[in-house]
Amino acid sequence: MTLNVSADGQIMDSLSRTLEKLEKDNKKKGSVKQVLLDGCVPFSHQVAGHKCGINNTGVLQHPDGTILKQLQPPPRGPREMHFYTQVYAKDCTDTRLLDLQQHLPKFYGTWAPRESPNELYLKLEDVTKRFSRPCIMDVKIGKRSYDPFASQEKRKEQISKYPLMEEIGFLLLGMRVYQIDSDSYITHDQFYGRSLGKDTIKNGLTRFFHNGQDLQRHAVSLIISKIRSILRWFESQTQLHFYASSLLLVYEGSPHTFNGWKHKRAEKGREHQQGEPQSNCNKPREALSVQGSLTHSHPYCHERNANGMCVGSVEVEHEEIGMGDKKQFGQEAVEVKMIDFAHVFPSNSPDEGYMFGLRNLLSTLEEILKD
Ligand SMILES: Nc1ncnc2c1ncn2[C@@H]1O[C@H](COP(=O)(O)OP(=O)(O)OP(=O)(O)O)[C@@H](O)[C@H]1O
Ligand SMILES: O=P(O)(O)O[C@@H]1[C@H](O)[C@H](O)[C@@H](OP(=O)(O)O)[C@H](OP(=O)(O)O)[C@H]1O
Repeated sequence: MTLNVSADGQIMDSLSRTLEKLEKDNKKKGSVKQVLLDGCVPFSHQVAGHKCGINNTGVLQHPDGTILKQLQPPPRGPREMHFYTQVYAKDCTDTRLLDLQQHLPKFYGTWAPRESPNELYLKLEDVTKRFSRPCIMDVKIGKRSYDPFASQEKRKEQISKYPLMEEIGFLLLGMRVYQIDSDSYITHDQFYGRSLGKDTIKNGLTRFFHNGQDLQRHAVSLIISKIRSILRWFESQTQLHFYASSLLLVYEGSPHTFNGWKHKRAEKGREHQQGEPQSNCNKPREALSVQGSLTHSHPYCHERNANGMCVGSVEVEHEEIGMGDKKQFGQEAVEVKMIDFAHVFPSNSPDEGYMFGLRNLLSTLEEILKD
């Protein structure tokens, strides 16, 4: 269990006793989950990137269902925060940026633990949330995974990780795929992605769409159409360049649901057996009872500390995601969002590197459909 030390010893004592009790209760139930401050837990659907560890926080899940990405050290963290703030600015009139919002997770401002207000996180929509058995893949896009200001050392390091980036234009950083027969997930990390060359990249991508029985062709074609829409946005803009940024691809792995929302309703109240893959609801019930119920109304920070930083729970728009009557049938079975914006820079030319990656990814996916 991770606890941040606070000046207020009394609150921390009482919090730490509560957390100890939660941990004991969890152990009794046989499902031990790391509960962090404010009821946050490590996000169980993270497939790549900095993970929870001794020096890293990794991505967290807030009890209200959003995710928290800790701000990376400058200049990367502030750059990512600036990017989200710019795209989601309330008074934004730039139609290109407004158009971009549909391709990004929703941004709910910054967040900081009550007990540690200087630790800053980006509070984001969990793109996997509405899915019952989310199959998830993180694909780094672009010819280069370092930015124009990177040192020689950084360039060398990034190139050596995947020398084919320049030629292929994308890299599979991680994936997890639901397997019907075993009712479990198989995972592949970035080392699998790095092992793929020009002749094998298609097979690597195909794995993401295979549930052990069939190739999920429907998911491939829906994902293609979402990526095409992102490509159209890039073709229409010259103001931003993205380096070392990713696409997060998600589709529904459960064969028993037409859309995750309905399925989750049906599953409400059902406890998960040990060893069973979690449906996408890793909120610790106990933590929720400590945190109390959360308010939902507006996607921006409402509680700020003296430095103007957002603290405590941020109010979040609560919407019924994926309702069939609001979206075209089938579209909600997949999601494609751009993530990881630590290296986004202003520009005055098309982002050829990113578009090269998107086009190659699209043509590889189209090849899969032809087979
Ligand atoms: N909005 C989101 N919804 C769901 N999952 C997300 C979201 N954002 C990030 N993730 C998960 O967290 C992982 C890491 O995210 P991200 O790439 O932003 O982190 P990072 O630590 O900056 O990565 P890197 O080390 O590659 O720079 C992703 O692979 C994905 O699994
Ligand atoms: O994939 P790996 O092997 O874990 O390596 C990380 C990956 O290349 C990230 O893209 C990079 O962050 P940036 O793209 O922001 O540079 C990070 O740099 P870091 O170690 O400096 O955080 C690397 O550690």
